[in-house]
Amino acid sequence: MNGSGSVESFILVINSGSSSLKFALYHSLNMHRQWSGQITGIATPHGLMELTDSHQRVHLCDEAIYRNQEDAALAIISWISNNHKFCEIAGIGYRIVQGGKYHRKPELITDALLSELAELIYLAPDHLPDELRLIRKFREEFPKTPHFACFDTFFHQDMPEHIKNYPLPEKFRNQGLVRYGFHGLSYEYVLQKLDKECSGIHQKKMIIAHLGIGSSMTSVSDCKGFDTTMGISPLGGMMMSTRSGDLDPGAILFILKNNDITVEELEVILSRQSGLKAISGIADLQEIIKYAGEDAKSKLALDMFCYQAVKSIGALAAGMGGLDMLIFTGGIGEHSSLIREQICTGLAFMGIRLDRSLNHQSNRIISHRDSGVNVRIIPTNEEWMIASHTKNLLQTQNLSCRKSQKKL
Ligand SMILES: Nc1ncnc2c1ncn2[C@@H]1O[C@H](COP(=O)(O)OP(=O)(O)O)[C@@H](O)[C@H]1O
Ligand SMILES: CC(=O)OP(=O)(O)O
Ligand SMILES: [Mg+2]
Repeated sequence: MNGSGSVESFILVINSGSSSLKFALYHSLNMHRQWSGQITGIATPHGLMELTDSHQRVHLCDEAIYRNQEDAALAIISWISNNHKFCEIAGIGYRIVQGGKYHRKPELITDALLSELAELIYLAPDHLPDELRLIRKFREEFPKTPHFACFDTFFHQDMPEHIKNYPLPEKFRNQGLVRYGFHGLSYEYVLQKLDKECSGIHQKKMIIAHLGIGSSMTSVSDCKGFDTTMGISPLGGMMMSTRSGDLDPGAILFILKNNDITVEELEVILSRQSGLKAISGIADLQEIIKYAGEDAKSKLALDMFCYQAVKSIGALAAGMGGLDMLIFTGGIGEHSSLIREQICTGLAFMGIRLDRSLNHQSNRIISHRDSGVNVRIIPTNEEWMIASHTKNLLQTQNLSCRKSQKKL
């Protein structure tokens, strides 16, 4: 309850990524973030729940064992019921990585939607199973609250036909084998933020590099997603912590022909045993950077990651016919000056020049004043974007309720 005695109303956001479970509580009226938190180390002996208040003060940093996502969900539910007993949860919004051909726009979660998403698990096996488990758990606990799905693919829905399609027989395209693109909630947030800090973004050709455990890049023209590095699944594009990224299709055939493995085993190899981990033995880029001075494998992994980033930016810029602005986001993009420097050094031929000191300080703008391309850092906030979609859907739902009441 607030000071005036009325019940406070919140939007709860659940963002389940490949490596963590992030959550946040936003006031439904003014969209202020009251709490944010994350649970990491799920299914390891080193589970950790962290909670931060609206003033960025850390309130909780509790070690515990979370056997699975359900355990993590229960911890969030118990924290809400202990600390927000007298509050209303007006709606719950979830990040859903892949909704296939028919689900891109944010929408109300129904039993039918959950069944359809369960059929798409093979397209995002590292994300969808946990996302679905979490939704089921929260629906059980909050049966009267509307729950909403916010898809990572929505942002990319306007990709032009010549970019969206794979050169494969029509039969497969009709089955939904097209390029979807991911990290869309992050890109949408970054663009909204950029619009507030910079004028005329509609005229700018931009690339946003979301570099984290999962990494992708997108080119943006006229404020719309034009092209992106990931395709039908979050396995594609650049190499990542444990994902291979794009491969010659011959490489997949090679593995299958030379090894007695099932498709499921191949899936695990491509998603959990490849990328940086396959090259250096370490999945975490921050760790790799520590060892790169003396360990050749770590140095190789680092160089491969940066080379692929340079190549992706070059290709995306060529596809768009130029580049005015490059934006770094995601855990690596926001925090690693070394990675940003190595990538931008490789792009000097395009007129990109960093200001070393601004880059070192992780300033908002990090390009040199003589740079041909403006280079920025914008910390992403997928949770805010999910809350914003949830609020919009709650409003339209209320409107349609009122309309149908009127009819009666
Ligand atoms: N200072 C840093 N230098 C290099 N990598 C960093 C740094 N800080 C965070 N990272 C990396 O960011 C990644 C996490 O990114 P994040 O976007 O938060 O993850 P997720 O993809 O799970 O949302 C980890 O690989 C971590 O090592
Ligand atoms: C789409 C994707 O790769 O997501 P994440 O970064 O959460 O793994
Ligand atoms: Mg992420």
